[in-house]
Amino acid sequence: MSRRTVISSPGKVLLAGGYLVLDRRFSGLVVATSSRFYSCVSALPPSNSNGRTATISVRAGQFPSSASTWIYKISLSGSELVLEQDNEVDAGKNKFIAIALIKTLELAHEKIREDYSVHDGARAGEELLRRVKSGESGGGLNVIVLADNDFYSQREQLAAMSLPPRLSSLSSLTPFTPLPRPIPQTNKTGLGSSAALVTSLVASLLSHLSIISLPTPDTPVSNPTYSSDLQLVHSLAQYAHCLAQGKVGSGFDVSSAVFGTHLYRRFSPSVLTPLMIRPLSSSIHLTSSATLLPALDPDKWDGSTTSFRLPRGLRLILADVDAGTDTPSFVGKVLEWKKRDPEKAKDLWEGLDKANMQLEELLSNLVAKEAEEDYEETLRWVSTRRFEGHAGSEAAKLLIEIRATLFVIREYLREMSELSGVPIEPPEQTRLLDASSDIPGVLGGGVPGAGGYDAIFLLTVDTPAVISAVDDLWSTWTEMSVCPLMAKQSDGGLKVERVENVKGLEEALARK
Ligand SMILES: Nc1ncnc2c1ncn2[C@@H]1O[C@H](COP(=O)(O)OP(=O)(O)O)[C@@H](O)[C@H]1O
Ligand SMILES: C[C@@](O)(CCOP(=O)(O)OP(=O)(O)O)CC(=O)O
Repeated sequence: MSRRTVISSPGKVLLAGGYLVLDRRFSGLVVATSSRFYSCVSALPPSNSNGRTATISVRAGQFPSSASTWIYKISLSGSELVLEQDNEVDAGKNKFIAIALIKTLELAHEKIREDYSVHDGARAGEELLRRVKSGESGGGLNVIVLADNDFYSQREQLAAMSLPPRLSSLSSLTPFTPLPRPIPQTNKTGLGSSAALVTSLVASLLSHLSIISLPTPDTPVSNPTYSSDLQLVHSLAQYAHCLAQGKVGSGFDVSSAVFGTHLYRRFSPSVLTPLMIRPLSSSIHLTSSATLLPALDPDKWDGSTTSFRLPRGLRLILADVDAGTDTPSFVGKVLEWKKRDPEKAKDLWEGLDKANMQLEELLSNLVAKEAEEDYEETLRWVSTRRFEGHAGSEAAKLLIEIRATLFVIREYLREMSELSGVPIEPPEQTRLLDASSDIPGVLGGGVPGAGGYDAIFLLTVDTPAVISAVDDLWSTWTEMSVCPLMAKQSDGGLKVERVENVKGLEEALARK
């Protein structure tokens, strides 16, 4: 079989720092999930097209094939390399894919020019085309992207198998379960499908074309040897994602897709502004001077990722909530309120930030206690009793404070909801979170990211009894339909995969 490059990126949950993280003065706690998005690149069979064209086909493997395969033709003509979609009538556009492709090719071209001293831009274009074709006669690249089931609502698939929307049911689903409708008609769960798609796609292409070198599957990507290539993947993915979204968001989703769980401080939007104002083009001028590499230079990126993880023995549980309410984008409205009432907003954001940073500090302090003798016992204590009573140890005190801080954060978010008129933690979610937080062993929870009706997270002690108590409550909740996700927290970011190590991946790649 021909060479195959498979790279995955995790999904994300913004545990704390929604809205605030848009402002560089504040940070957000972003936790990567065990559920991942996979991008697999291999060669297309040789074609008898002329030597100056190639094809890149990208297929979303779990969706109906003809509506979810985007086929692009690359052609070299004079001093231009042009990317055109061949099947727009059948598949429509996929902005995230088209933009990720053209920007990856543009960067690859600049890198070939720089690294291989092929100063002649046209010759570098030929070298790029040769790599896309995997030699002189190859047809191009075949990319299959697949997301773990958690990225999309599985309610219908469970119902079709007569299974209730419970944690225990989710493991009965085939990995990468085929979904009946094209992507725009499929409900997402909020793990950040577009960021994980763009990140894994960009990384797998750059790696397959030998523009960057990522480690072999068993070496951690966090190894410093790979740091500059990872930074490049990060800035390119941020850029492509912003272009496709049509705006520069905070970027925590792309950052966690690359670096995994961390404390995130955003980059200045001005880093990307010069690139964002260029008219979007589907062709690359091969002889113009390089513009992407200088702008994507890690030295220009002033964001930061500070290492952080959830303590051992705790678990993040997520649920996809279907309240029958469409959550529109809240960001604009919250920012409008902030402008209207700057004094109040400033106080609130500073108070909320203090609580968010306290949560980070408490969790990190608990991580520091993991090796202590009574750590496990304390977790057991918390999972069998309620939180009232005495704190027996330092770890117990921390757990109690973590719980209190989660409640404080929610209070601030509810105040922000009231003042801004945006349902960040609407009353329906308050009732669900309060009832969930009342289960022994549940430290607390909240609405992730921008909030709304769509999702909640809980932080619990990780024992089967606690998890099944949560599962019981959610499956009998009547006010809204609550469906748990399989995902747990996971520290890792971008990962080079061995197909045989990912359950069901080989089978999913083989499906048509
Ligand atoms: N499995 C997939 N394959 C191809 N494209 C996908 C896939 N999942 C998501 N996308 C792209 O991402 C877009 C959704 O992005 P967005 O609305 O920002 O959601 P999210 O918050 O999940 O990132 C889709 O319209 C599609 O272009
Ligand atoms: C408001 C925000 O700070 C957080 C939004 O977080 P979500 O996790 O809700 O994100 P989506 O994937 O876009 O739905 C905006 C931002 O940081 O860009």
